[in-house]
Amino acid sequence: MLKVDNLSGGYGKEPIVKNISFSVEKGEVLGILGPNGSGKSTLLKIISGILPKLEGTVEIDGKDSAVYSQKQFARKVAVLPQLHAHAFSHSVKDTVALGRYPHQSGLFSSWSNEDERAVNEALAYTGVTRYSDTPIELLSGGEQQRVFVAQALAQEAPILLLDEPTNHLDIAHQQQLLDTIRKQKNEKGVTVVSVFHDINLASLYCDRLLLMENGRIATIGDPKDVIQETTIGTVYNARVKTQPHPELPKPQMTLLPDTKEEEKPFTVNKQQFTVSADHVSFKVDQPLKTISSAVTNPGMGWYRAFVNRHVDANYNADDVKAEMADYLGKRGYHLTDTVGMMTAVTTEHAEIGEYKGEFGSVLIMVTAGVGNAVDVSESLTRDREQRIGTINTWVIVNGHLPDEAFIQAMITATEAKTKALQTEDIKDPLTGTIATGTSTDSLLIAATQEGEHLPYAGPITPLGKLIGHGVYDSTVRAVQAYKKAKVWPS
Ligand SMILES: Nc1ncnc2c1ncn2[C@@H]1O[C@H](COP(=O)(O)OP(=O)(O)OP(=O)(O)O)[C@@H](O)[C@H]1O
Repeated sequence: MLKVDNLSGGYGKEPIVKNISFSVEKGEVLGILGPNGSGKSTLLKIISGILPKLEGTVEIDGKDSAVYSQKQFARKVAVLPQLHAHAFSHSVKDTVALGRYPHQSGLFSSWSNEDERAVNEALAYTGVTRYSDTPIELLSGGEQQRVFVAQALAQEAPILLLDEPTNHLDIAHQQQLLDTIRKQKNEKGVTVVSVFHDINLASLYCDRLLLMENGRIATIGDPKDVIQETTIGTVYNARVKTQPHPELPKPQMTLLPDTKEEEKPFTVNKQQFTVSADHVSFKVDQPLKTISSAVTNPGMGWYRAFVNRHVDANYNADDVKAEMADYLGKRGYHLTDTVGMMTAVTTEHAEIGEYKGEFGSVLIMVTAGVGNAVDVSESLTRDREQRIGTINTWVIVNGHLPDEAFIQAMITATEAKTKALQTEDIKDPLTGTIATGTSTDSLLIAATQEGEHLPYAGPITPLGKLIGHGVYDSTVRAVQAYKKAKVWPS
C-alpha cells in the first residue's frame, strides 16, 4: 500500500532523515516514535510531498508518488499536519468540508450528497457535530485538533498520515479518536501511519512501531519487540521499565524517576503489629510493595496498612468487598492504603513472629482456622460448601525483592503451611487424608523494597529459608492455639 525505499531528505542540502526503508500493508496501523528532533515530522512531510526528497522513493499503491497529480495524491493520502495554520476564519463544518476538495471536479464544482455524508460522518466520528457552525478560532486547542482530524477523515483517502493526532486531547478524547482511527482500519481497511509522543498509546493502538533516532530507523516491529527497556532507555536517554497492560497483550512503559525523595532508610518490626479481639493490624509510615489474595485491595500494589479482621463464622454479606470497605473506613483506615482480609478465628490467637537472618529479617503473622481443612489432591472427588475457616498468612520482608521473588515467596510460604498441617495431623474431614490447606486461605507477601537486594525466595535461599522456617513455625503454633481453643480431640 505504502512503500518507502531508501528515503533521505529534509529542509536543506543536509538530509535530516536518512536511508529510511519500510512498507505498510493495507489496513495496517504503523506508529512512528522517537525523541524530539529525531525526524518523525520531517519523514511524514517527505512522504506526503510537503518537503522534497533528496534520495529514495515513496510508492503508493505500487506507483511512484511523483506520478500522481496533487489532487490524485490527495484522493489516496490524507494528511494531518502537526501544526495547523488557519489564516481564514471558517466555521467548523466549512473547515471539515475543505477535506472534500480532491473529490470536487470541473470548474464549477458542485457539492454532492456524497460530500455532505462524508463531512457529517467525520464530524460525528470526532464528536464535533455540535460545533458545526462555530468559527474554528473560538474552539479550544483540543476541539480544534478534533476538527482537523475530521477534515482528514472527510477526505476518505485509503491512507492516513497523522502527526500527533492526540495532541492537546484529554484522555477520553484520546481514546475516542484512536478508537475511531482503529475503526477506519477495521471497517474500511484504511492504512494509517501516525507519529506518537505517547509510547503507551502507540503500543495500544498500533500494529507495528517504527522507532527513530537521529533521522534513522533505530528499530521497527511488533510493539512488544520495540518497547523494550534497553531500546527505549537508550534511544530516549531515560530510565524506564516495561510492564504488561492489565487487559491486552501490549507492553506499557513507565518512567523511573532519577530523583528519589530524600527519605531515611527504614525497616519494619514486630512492634508495628496490633492485636485486638476485633482484628490484627500492621501499620507503617512508608508503603510496602505487596502481593496478596485479600478481600480489600488484592493483587499487587503499595500499601501502608494490613488488616486481618475477625468475623462471625456465620458472616454473610451480599457485597463482601463493600461491607469490608465500610468496616475499614469506620475504623479510620484509608482504603487506598489498606489490604484487608477476614477470618473466623479469634484474632487474639494470631501468631506473630520475627525471624532474623544475615540479610535482615522477616515478620510472619498467621491465623489458622482448620475446621474446613481440605486435601487439595482429593478436592475434585468431593462437593464442598464454601465456609469461613481459613488460614491467613502474612510474610513481611525487610529487603528489596524483584517480582519473581514475590512469587517464589508465595510458593515457599504455601509449602511451609502445608508441612505445618502435616505435622499437626490436620485431616480433611471428608476424606480422612492429611489436609494441605483450607478452602479459603489467603496469603500476603510484602517487602520494604529497602536495604539488601534479595533476588530469590526459594527454599534454599537466605530469604526462603527464613520464610519456610517462619511460616512453618508460626502456622504450627497458630494451629495449636486453634486446637486448644476448640478443645480439639486428641
Ligand atoms: N523548518 C525547518 N527548517 C530547518 N530545520 C528544521 C525545520 N523543522 C525542523 N527542523 C529540524 O529537523 C530536525 C527534525 O525535526 P522534526 O520536526 O522532524 O523532529 P520530530 O522527531 O518530529 O520532533 P518532535 O518530537 O519535537 O516533534 C530537528 O533537528 C529540527 O531542528
